[in-house]
Amino acid sequence: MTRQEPADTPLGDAFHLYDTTLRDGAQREGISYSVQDKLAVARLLDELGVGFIEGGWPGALPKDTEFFARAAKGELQLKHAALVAFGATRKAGTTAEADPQVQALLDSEAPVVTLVAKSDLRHIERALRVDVDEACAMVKDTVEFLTKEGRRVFLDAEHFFDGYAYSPETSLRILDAAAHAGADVLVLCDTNGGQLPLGLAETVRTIKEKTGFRLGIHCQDDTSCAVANSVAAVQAGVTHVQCTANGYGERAGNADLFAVTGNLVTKLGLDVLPTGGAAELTRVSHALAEIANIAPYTHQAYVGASAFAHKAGLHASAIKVDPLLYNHIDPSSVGNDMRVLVTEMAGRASLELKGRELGVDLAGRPEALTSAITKVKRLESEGWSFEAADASLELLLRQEADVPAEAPFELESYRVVLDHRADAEVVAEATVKVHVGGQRVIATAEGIGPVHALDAALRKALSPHLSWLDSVELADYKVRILQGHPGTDAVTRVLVQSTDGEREWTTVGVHGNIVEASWLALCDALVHKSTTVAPGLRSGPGAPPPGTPGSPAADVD
Ligand SMILES: CC(=O)SCCNC(=O)CCNC(=O)[C@H](O)C(C)(C)COP(=O)(O)OP(=O)(O)OC[C@H]1O[C@@H](n2cnc3c(N)ncnc32)[C@H](O)[C@@H]1OP(=O)(O)O
Ligand SMILES: CC(=O)C(=O)O
Repeated sequence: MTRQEPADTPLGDAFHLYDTTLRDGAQREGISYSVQDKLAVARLLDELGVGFIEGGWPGALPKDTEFFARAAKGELQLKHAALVAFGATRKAGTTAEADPQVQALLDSEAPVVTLVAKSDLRHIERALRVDVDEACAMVKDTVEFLTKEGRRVFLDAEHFFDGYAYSPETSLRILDAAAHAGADVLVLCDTNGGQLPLGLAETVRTIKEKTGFRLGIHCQDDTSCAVANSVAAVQAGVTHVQCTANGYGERAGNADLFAVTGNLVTKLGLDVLPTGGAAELTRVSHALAEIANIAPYTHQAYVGASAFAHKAGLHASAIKVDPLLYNHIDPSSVGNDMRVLVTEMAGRASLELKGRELGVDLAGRPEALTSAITKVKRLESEGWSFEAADASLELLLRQEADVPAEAPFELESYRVVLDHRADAEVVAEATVKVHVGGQRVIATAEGIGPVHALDAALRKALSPHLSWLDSVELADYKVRILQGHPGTDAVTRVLVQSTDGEREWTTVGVHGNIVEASWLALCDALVHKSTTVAPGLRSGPGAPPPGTPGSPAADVD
């Protein structure tokens, strides 16, 4: 077995970015990777450029044994990373050679092995039920055995910080035993995750000064300080950092690989990833969330969809001058995007920036901006919400900028009835009368509910005239009942997400009646689509909606 260094990372062996998603990350409640998943995760981490990928505990979990076997057979071709097998030191009262669990680490053919060892006297005496001499011998024997077999060995000193506070001598003896037996890195673990950054950094500095060993850090997130603790440890002298994708891990999780890497690269100037790697952080984070089957956390630092989303008008007014006035970094440096959200908290600058993003130029149009912001604030106070409904907002901005969207049809009227017959399902029936393509068209359709029936009738009426209509589908439909102010009725807010197979767009409708709220959102969806394909009539919240009668079209039934 040849010793394998992490290849092709700018800092080479000087700094280790070590990922344990496939071992510690998999200890998170709710995650269960298949072997295929594990191979896919490893490939993504390697693409990103981490130096070490801990693949699991061969010999303890059959899936992990299979993962290493398939990796060894060539299913995993790593460009950057070295593969690491994780396991424990030999059992008490045996030899490393005779311990099947240690043998399984060798059989995995991983070039690097990380051994977990107890370094807290209380754990040694009460969990292992051995004395400190035997605990040190377990470490020494196992490290020596594996290094003689050509493996590079790292030692995870479990419960190090708590153990060092309780019995410093014991914890130091464990580190000593590993280092003198040939372990390359002594990883100080905050296993219970109870440390805070200042105290942890002070301990790291002390250990570094006392021992001169190469140190690593492994932080659980029980105080929500795993990322801060990891970064503080680097500042205090560790050159090996263990993390997991999106902070997955036992209990409250681990140090988030993406936040730690973002901090190391953008704050400490450490090139821990190959060129271009940092710009892949957001993509890889989301891809790994997909494999774990966990919805990405939108507010995750650096990589979350909201990490650079600005809602406050005052933020937008400064961002208009220079985006870095309200962003701690350029979002694109980690593969993310800045977004301006338009809500009741928006100001004119927010609308100008949003207009730029949506292709509606409002720069140098103070009157249009004032009118638009007044309308947005009024509508939001009435229950409209544009934050997630960019398509409706675009229609509103177009209206204010005097480049109104043109609706492809005009409504004369619609009617919906519900038919509840004994011993039968409830059936909804809708009739729409519209003017489209110079004709007056009347269509009737049934549906399982009133909105379904209305949508079906509208499609029936418009389909012969709008060639693109069949490609447009409803992707999502959300309803929220908003309590009215005292003395007013509740209103219903409907968000409709539409897709044409290539794009998705969201529209909003608000009304005291759920059918009308849905109608408004449905109409905006079609008007928005038509702006990309065909001319028609004006629409948008605050503009004469397609529901407004008065079309010049001929009355042809
Ligand atoms: C801090 C961490 O997260 S470390 C990673 C922890 N991960 C896991 O535990 C997941 C995988 N674990 C497993 O599959 C199982 O627990 C196994 C296969 C490792 C062990 O299973 P079992 O043999 O049934 O033992 P069990 O889990 O009940 O207890 C662990 C044994 O290992 C011993 N042990 C614990 N840590 C160490 C260590 N660092 N070195 C040597 N032995 C250890 C314990 O004293 C106990 O010994 P005992 O059986 O003589 O009481
Ligand atoms: C090794 C490890 O996972 C821990 O100490 O938390």
